[in-house]
Amino acid sequence: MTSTFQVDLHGVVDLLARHLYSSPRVYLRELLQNGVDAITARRGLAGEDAPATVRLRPLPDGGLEVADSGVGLTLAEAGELLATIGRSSKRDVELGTGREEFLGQFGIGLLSAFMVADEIELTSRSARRHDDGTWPAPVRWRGFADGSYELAEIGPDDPAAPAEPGSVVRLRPRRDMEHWLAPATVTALAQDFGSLLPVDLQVEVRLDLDADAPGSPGHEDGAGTVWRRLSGHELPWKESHATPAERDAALTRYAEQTLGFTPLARIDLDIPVAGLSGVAYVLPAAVSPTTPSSHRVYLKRMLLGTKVDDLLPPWAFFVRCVLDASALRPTASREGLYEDEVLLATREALGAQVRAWALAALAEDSPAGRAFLRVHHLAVRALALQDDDMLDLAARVLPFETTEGTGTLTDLQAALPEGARLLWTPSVEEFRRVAPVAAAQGLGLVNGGYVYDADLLERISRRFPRWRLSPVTSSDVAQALLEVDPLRELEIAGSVQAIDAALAPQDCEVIVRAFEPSVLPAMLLHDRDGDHERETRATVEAADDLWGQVLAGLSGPARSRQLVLNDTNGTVRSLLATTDPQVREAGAQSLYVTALLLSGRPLRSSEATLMNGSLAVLLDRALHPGTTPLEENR
Ligand SMILES: Nc1ncnc2c1ncn2[C@@H]1O[C@H](COP(=O)(O)OP(=O)(O)OP(=O)(O)O)[C@@H](O)[C@H]1O
Repeated sequence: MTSTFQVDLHGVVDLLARHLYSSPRVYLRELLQNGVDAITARRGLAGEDAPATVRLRPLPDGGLEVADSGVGLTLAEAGELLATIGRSSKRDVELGTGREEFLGQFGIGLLSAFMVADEIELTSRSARRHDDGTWPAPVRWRGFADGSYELAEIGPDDPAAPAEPGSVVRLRPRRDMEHWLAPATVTALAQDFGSLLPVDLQVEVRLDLDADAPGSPGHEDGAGTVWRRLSGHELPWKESHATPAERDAALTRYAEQTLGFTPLARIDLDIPVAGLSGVAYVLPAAVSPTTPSSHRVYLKRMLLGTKVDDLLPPWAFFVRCVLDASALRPTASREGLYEDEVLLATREALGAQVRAWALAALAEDSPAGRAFLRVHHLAVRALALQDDDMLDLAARVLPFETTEGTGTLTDLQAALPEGARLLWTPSVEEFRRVAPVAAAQGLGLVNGGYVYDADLLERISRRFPRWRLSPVTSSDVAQALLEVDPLRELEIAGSVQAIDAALAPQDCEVIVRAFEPSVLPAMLLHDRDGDHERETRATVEAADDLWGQVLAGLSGPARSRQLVLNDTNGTVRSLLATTDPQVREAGAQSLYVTALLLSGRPLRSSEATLMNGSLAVLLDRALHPGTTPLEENR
């Protein structure tokens, strides 16, 4: 036996009316949409010259009246469409989807009025004559939030009936929701949602409430009120202007008024298959790649939302779009876009147009292109990571931090001897540590530690072998560090051993090499394995016995850091020459901490204590030569 679902009507009405939408404000959008769709249907019946008006009128009792000159409803249509939740006249019966020409499709929008009203009244006069040429009688439908309704024909002269074909919706405010129907709110919402609608949308305003009224287009309608026109605007990017410069200025003003910023540049968007047109504005300041980029989207000229995301590929976080589309589908709440193939294809096409603009801007080396690169280099890096054309350009124009200053890879290569290799460090710390030595050795080093750069340099090295670009390895650095002469090695062996012993508690091994620049006394070499080891040791020390033993099994005996003393440096030579054990120990500790600081690592508290202690010893020895240092400073 097959049964059908039972429906809890009250629950369904409550769900659709109050929980589908994120704000009651959309009730007005749904009413406007029904008016516009009814006008579209009437145009289909009577041609393009059919009247196309939507009038909003605040009622004296705090209610709102929305009157349209649309196709209207007969008693039978009203019975079928208004009395059945989910039934819509706007769906394609065969395809089961919304019809192209209409905004609505789900058959639930009218219920959104229950967010602000306890009762919805719709009176309507159909624009379709009976077969015998007579006009159908006007109808009146009243719906209540508990799911009940009344429907009846009314006399043609009933004061509630529309005088001409079309429909009038009247709402009585729900308690505590009166402000949603207040004249100022209605005007603001209608302007927001409907200013670009292709119908004549007007709102009745009281003159004493409307400071702008004298200058506004409209006509006097009885004492103290005026009709104010809210629609009739062409899409801003389709308006005609005398010159391109005037168009630029007008579209810049539009961005300032609606988006709140003066754009760095503008990209015209046009995707005919999606019925999409609009503009993408390039943000005037850099934003984080993780900032969701949100756009102002109109669907069939009705505002869908001012913060619609996921419309462009993630790398295009540097633009904000304003656009109108006819082929994109809204979600049922009309607060976002439905993720279908059309949206996927549109996202790709929009990305292609933004990308084409960015490529052209970067290729021509114009002031606009340079400004774009300066502000949005992160976006260029993000795009270059996945796009070969952008990578080709980026490799030429993107600035990096290098041992020759900030510049492009071409600049760096030009500053080096013919055929020199380019090296890059995967972290900022490593760059700081290695750069002085690399620069002194004439090695071209690039800092790959900033966002995207390591991956980008990796991609560049694969795509352009001629750059001879590779990550720096310890052998690259070691090659720059010359072994000291064997005689010298013998001479300093004792000192080196003592210094090594002094730094053993820091888990640091000491070696002596000769390298440039001679102003650099020491450098700390440590590889990732070493770091890992060091962390393991720290954990072992902090861990309880059993866990400590397990971890200890994983770490080898070698010290994890290596301090390379520079034998060409005067301070180091003095240190190696001293016979005073306290000075030697304090000097070694100072050099170790200095090298740590130079490597960009934060100091641990034990290391800060070490620095203070060694400084105190050195000062004390300088101030009181020949005496024994203070015990407490050791
Ligand atoms: N002002 C109007 N004039 C003529 N018909 C109307 C009017 N308002 C509503 N209707 C009819 O009532 C039906 C249901 O309207 P409702 O607003 O609930 O859903 P919809 O507009 O079809 O779809 P959606 O839920 O996507 O808005 C419409 O399909 C339309 O046929």
